[in-house]
Amino acid sequence: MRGPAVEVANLTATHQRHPAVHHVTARFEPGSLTAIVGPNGAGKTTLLRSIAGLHRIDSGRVAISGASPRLALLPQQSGMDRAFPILCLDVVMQGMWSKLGAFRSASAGDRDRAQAALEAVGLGGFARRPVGAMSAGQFQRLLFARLLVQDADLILLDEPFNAVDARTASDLLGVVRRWHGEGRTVMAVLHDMDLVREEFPHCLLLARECVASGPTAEVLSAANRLKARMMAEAWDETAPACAA
Ligand SMILES: Nc1ncnc2c1ncn2[C@@H]1O[C@H](COP(=O)(O)OP(=O)(O)OP(=O)(O)O)[C@@H](O)[C@H]1O
Repeated sequence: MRGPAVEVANLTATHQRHPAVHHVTARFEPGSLTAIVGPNGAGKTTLLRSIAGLHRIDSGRVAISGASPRLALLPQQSGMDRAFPILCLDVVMQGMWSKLGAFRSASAGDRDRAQAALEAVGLGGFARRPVGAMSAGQFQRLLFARLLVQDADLILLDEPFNAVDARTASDLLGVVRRWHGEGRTVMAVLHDMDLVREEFPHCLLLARECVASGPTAEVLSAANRLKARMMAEAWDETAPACAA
């Protein structure tokens, strides 16, 4: 497998007409593993959702190479409803909807695949457990199991290791490494700079605008990080979107 290249060209995306991502240009190579970093409010989630086609682009464009690349997004946990009464196995099976379509019901093989994904993230005994009865870390493992069955070429992760303990983070990082080894294109929004330096070969540093992108060690220089912080602090939250 070789994941797609992703090209972001002069992208501006707004919330209530105020720019959250401002004239960002970046390229993500096929099969690359990239961390998207920057201060709070730097536009990281908005960029990820724009790439996923879930946030309207005001100007510029996102181009994903390949005929019909499969894309999967792990949203931030804080934005998810866990009160919905659904069993863990059924959450994993949601990841198969594009293969099953609206009319085919799941086969025994599909259920076996979902069960195998649960086992791969250490939740082998959780198939019949309601999601409301899971801890935050277990729920994150469950969302990774759903990503596994999605079998996507392009995987977008929004703070995948947030609110999980070291053991869970390490297990889930193993899944990310596996995706990278399989040649999928992976991007992850992260705040842990040590983790980024150790595990992510490429990095995009955002402060609404692109501060730097490329090899992680170069991008995370002290000068670039200071620049990102100053740009974020100087940003006018009420600035209107400029003419494209
Ligand atoms: N639903 C929304 N409505 C209005 N403004 C929003 C909304 N979501 C985000 N914003 C604003 O857009 C800007 C960028 O937000 P975004 O969530 O993309 O940043 P982030 O870098 O992911 O932040 P964090 O690190 O805090 O998660 C912020 O100023 C934020 O307040």
